Amino acid sequence: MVMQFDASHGFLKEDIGSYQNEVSRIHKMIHEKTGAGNDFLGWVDWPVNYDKDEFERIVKLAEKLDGKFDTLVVCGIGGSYLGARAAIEMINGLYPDNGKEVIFAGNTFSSTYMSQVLSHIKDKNVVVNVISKSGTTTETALAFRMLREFMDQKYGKEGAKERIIATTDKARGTLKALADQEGYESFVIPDDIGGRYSVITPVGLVPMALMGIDIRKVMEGLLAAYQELNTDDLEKNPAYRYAVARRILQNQGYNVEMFVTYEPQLSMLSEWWKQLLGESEGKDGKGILPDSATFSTDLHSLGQFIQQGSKVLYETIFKVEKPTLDVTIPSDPQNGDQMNYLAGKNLDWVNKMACEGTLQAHVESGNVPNLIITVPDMKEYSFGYLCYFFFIATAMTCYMLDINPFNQPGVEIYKKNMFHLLGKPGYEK
Ligand SMILES: O=P(O)(O)OC[C@H]1O[C@](O)(CO)[C@@H](O)[C@@H]1O
Repeated sequence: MVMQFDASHGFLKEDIGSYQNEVSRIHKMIHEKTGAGNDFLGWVDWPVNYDKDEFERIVKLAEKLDGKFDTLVVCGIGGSYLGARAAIEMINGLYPDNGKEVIFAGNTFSSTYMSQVLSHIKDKNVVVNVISKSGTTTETALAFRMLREFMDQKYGKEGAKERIIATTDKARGTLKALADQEGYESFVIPDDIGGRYSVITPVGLVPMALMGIDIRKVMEGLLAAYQELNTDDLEKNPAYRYAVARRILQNQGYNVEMFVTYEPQLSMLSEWWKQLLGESEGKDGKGILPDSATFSTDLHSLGQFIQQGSKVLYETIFKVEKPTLDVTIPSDPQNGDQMNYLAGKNLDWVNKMACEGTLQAHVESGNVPNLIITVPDMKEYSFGYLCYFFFIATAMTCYMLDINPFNQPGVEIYKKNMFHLLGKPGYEK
């Protein structure tokens, strides 16, 4: 089993195994596609059913553009943004040495941010990947309008055409129409895969491939998870055990889950996880609030609350066995900082000791339940695997609450109010 789940520090008052019948029923429902939102279950068999021709087209495009740009601007929001960023940061690290920078736009209305992006890329060699399933999301559409103008001015219409890639619906939406009209290379977001489940489609794969990530390995990891986690047997399925543990903890009154990582390059993975769980589960007045922290950094800010504050939360530690890089602590003959007791040790060992010490502090003296999910490393295969792990866990945990995991009706309300204030035609009332 590539990923492990450990609930031994979870203070669970119910036995996970006692949920076996319910889990078996829901597992069947997911695979036979009979539950609520069943027209958005395209991700379930995607590891084997994905469009192989399109996949090869992504690989070829990345090969063609390799060395021909130094800055990739990914323009998208929510599920059309977070997964790609999570993958790129997790796999490449935050300061990779590959001569390529990735910048994200279309995920905010901040005028300062957008102005700085446009000025930052002025003298760069730029490629833009615009991503929107609906093709109508305002943040993305506005940023793309500005980026298009920038690209047309910098490279001319013909030149820009070679440098703009659109990922959108196969037939509907204004972005599709625009891409066809301008002749941009386009990739398809399948109808039956919603935004927050779409990182394993061209939505995530195109930016990953452009940033030098081996997307074949991502798909291998995804397939391994599909094979290993395709069982309703709770003893054999760590993703389902995690899903059940969440429900048990909420039954015990814990309404906040803090997703904890010990690597700054995983902070965007936490953001992706937050959308996945939050948008899937938070409806009908139900659900656990997904929150996150990066330790040990946040132990110096949030640590106090977790240790001794009100008992509203449990932690899920996302533990990485092997860091991508390690560094040995040097010896200093002066020892002015009195750090020589750690000389010769690796920094990752210190990180692991911090994790162990914190677990003990939060569990034993803080009485905070801790669940632990372990992943072998932060490479492509593990990323592909963890996507499926969290998708299947999300579907299970939501169906256990009788929630449709695949819609997001609440998000539309702010949009309607904003459209009215912006004077968008059709929203006058
Ligand atoms: O890909 P789109 O259609 O631009 O949507 C982006 C995001 O916006 C949402 O629809 C919420 O508004 C998310 O569910 C989605 O991931």
